[in-house]
Amino acid sequence: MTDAPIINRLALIGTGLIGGSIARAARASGAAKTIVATARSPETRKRIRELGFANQVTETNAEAVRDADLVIVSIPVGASGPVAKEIAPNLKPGAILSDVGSVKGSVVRDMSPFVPAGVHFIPAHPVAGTENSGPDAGFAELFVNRWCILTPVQGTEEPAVETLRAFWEKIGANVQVMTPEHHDLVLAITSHLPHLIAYTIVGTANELGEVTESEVLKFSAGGFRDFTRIAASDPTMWRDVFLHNKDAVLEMLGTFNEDLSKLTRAIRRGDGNALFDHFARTRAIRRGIVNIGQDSAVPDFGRQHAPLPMAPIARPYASDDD
Ligand SMILES: NC(=O)C1=CN([C@@H]2O[C@H](COP(=O)(O)OP(=O)(O)OC[C@H]3O[C@@H](n4cnc5c(N)ncnc54)[C@H](O)[C@@H]3O)[C@@H](O)[C@H]2O)C=CC1
Ligand SMILES: O=C(O)C(=O)Cc1ccc(O)cc1
Repeated sequence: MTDAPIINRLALIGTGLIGGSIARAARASGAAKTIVATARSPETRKRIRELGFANQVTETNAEAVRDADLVIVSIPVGASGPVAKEIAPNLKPGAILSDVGSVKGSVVRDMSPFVPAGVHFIPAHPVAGTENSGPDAGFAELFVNRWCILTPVQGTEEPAVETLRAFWEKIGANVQVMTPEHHDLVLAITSHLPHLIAYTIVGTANELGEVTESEVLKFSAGGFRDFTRIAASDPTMWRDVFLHNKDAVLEMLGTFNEDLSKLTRAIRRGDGNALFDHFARTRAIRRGIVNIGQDSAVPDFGRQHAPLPMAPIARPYASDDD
């Protein structure tokens, strides 16, 4: 393997948790020779300069992408279309335009119309993150041994896909290619629904009069603590995820509600066998005993690609039972 940078000039639009982590990782690994970051507020630009992970910090998105070989848009998915429109005139022919959004169908729909001919548009999603936001939250190791899913649009030139793959691999990720539709179904159950459940349960606990704040904290060493971490995730980002992956999330939510009803009925009827069987099966899934790809509990979605390993939602911190 050569140590030459994969990318000569990397432009990062949005330098929060993910953009800031890409910058740090690209710098630490030598994946990019020059890193240009953009931030709208003077405070954030100042902070990025202090953190020192970019060679250049620009005020506008359009300015940042000039001459860039790879542009990675790392902003809430709802802002993808307007940002694509803003940067399109300055994109260099032959450049790769990518993103990191947690939803892919809407990003393809919203950005594609603005992508100039000669620019390779390859949406991506690193399945790695935390509940924290902003440039201070990023770290270089975030993507190590995590999946990065690429969802190239039809007709994308293979060498461009391979360059983007090489970039993500250089910063530690494992890369898999799939369609945007398949991505959105898989992530609806593995990431979006778990976040929705966390947001719900923490809100419900808080609303219960008897559960004071101190008791929530005091007794949160159990599963609840993991929920509170996830429920602390960025509201703007997650609002956009649910608005933009509406169909897949609603489909998964329908199945989830049916399964929850079955467990509710088992509790009401005192059906210990049903509860035990269910819990035994989920424990086996966790321990990797069940071949998840053939387990009917895990939707297959008429898979066109190799399955993603069904890791629990990416967690950078070990939980109590790990
Ligand atoms: N947080 C996570 O764990 C993960 C997030 N993602 C995706 O990554 C993207 C970014 O998320 P984070 O880095 O966590 O968010 P963040 O909130 O840490 O950073 C987002 C940055 O984008 C900037 N921004 C917003 N609109 C902009 C615009 N129009 N032009 C320029 N900058 C703009 C914000 O000022 C902020 O600095 C989202 O699409 C999210 O779905 C993907 C994987 C994991
Ligand atoms: O913090 C966690 O547990 C996460 O699940 C992070 C995360 C959030 C959004 C993604 O699209 C991918 C990973």
